[in-house]
Amino acid sequence: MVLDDLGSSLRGSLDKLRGKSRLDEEDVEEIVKEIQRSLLQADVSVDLVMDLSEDIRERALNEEPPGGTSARDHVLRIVYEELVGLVGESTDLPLESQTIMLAGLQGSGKTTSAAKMAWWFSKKGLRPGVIQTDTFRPGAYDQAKQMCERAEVEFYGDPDNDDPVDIARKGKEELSDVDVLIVDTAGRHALEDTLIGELEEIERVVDPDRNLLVLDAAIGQGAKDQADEFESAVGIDGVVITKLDGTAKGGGALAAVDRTDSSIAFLGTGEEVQDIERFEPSGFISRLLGMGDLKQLTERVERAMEETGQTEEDWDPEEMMKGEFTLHDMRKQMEAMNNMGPLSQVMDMIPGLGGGLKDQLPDDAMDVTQERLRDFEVIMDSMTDDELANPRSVSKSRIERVARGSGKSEEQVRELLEQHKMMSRMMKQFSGMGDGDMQRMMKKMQGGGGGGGMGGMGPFGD
Ligand SMILES: Nc1nc2c(ncn2[C@@H]2O[C@H](COP(=O)(O)OP(=O)(O)OP(=O)(O)O)[C@@H](O)[C@H]2O)c(=O)[nH]1
Repeated sequence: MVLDDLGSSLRGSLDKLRGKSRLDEEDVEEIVKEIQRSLLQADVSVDLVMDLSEDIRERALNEEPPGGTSARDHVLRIVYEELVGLVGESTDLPLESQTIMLAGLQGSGKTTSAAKMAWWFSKKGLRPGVIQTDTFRPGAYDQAKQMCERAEVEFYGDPDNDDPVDIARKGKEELSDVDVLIVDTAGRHALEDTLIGELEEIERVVDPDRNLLVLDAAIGQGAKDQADEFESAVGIDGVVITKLDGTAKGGGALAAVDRTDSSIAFLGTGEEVQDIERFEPSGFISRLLGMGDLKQLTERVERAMEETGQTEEDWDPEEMMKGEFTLHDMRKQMEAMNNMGPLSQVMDMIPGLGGGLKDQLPDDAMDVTQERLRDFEVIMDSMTDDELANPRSVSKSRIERVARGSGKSEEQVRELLEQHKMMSRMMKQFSGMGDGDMQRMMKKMQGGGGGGGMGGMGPFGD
């Protein structure tokens, strides 16, 4: 994710301000340096970084903190507001009938994003359809068709027609009764005149309300040139940044946003249709700063509940942090969690968890998570209702039976029970947990008895 380490590095500097009521120049400089380092590493352009640094310095030293505000909260608020200003508002996308055209270079993720966006609009209760006009790349038609089937949205394309403008025209007629029409276009290796000419013609035919530029998060400073070209050809209203689940930082895309005077519309976070997030500046920055983003979390939870047929009583993110829960509950939550996407992303959204706990896990801990959750599900399938309700009742002989029944090892069954113990302990600690308490909690868990050390953390640590 963009600026991945900003939250943790900044927290260090902010923690030094504890107990202080006023900031001095040195404090501000340290914080500004952390932010600069992080932004530059994330490919944000030097100009943008320098402007932002100046604004933060200016405000932190000259603005009077509201009465009773600590120096730490004062500077945190300024940093937060300035970063929100840097990434800008989210592209305005009213939930109503509209036509959206996607443009971008080859491989930037247009086809994938078209299907993802259609899926997203369908979850908002609208009826979307996708037109695939990419006749250039062999396989684009099949890929788009399959993804739209997975997203359960309407689709038009014609593998036998090699005229993209004609496909766009026919597609528009064919899908005239959808609410949101998303038009995918072909990409080329570089910005060639033919691509731009074709794009302009398709635009004339479909008459989009919005043009979105799809950019790979790895784009870096090259984003500026692309943005300029597309902007002058068709006009860009918003940007979709894809592949943010990879190692790329995505900061280059901010230059495109700045250049086209547009905004970010969506973030792509994986290859599946549901791996898309509407860009929300405040939530996005809260997450970066390790403040959590309950809104996104709630949205994911709702979606996951829908997919597993659960109701709100079964699954409430707030409950998850308080709960007294049985193995039964843990199972329900795991099912929902599997539908919520990579646990590392989910953890970023839980206040206090993102930076704190994640930073202390080994790098690959998150990779094994999904797989181990699946193993646990298989094990739980072999348990009786009574055992699920009272995990403490699972004796040695029962462990043997469950292991045999599930085809897993006794060790894995024990791991699951440990995991449950650890999770219920953790849930209890979440409630009322303040900033920085995470450190203390982790220490406690590492030192605590009952197999609750990091080694006993199951999927959360390995
Ligand atoms: N990990 C990850 N992969 C993505 C994401 N978005 C797209 N991809 C992958 O990137 C590759 C290119 O995506 P496409 O959607 O085919 O790109 P395109 O812009 O339509 O490509 P052209 O039709 O050649 O212009 C595919 O393998 C996608 O699965 C994302 O958010 N995360």
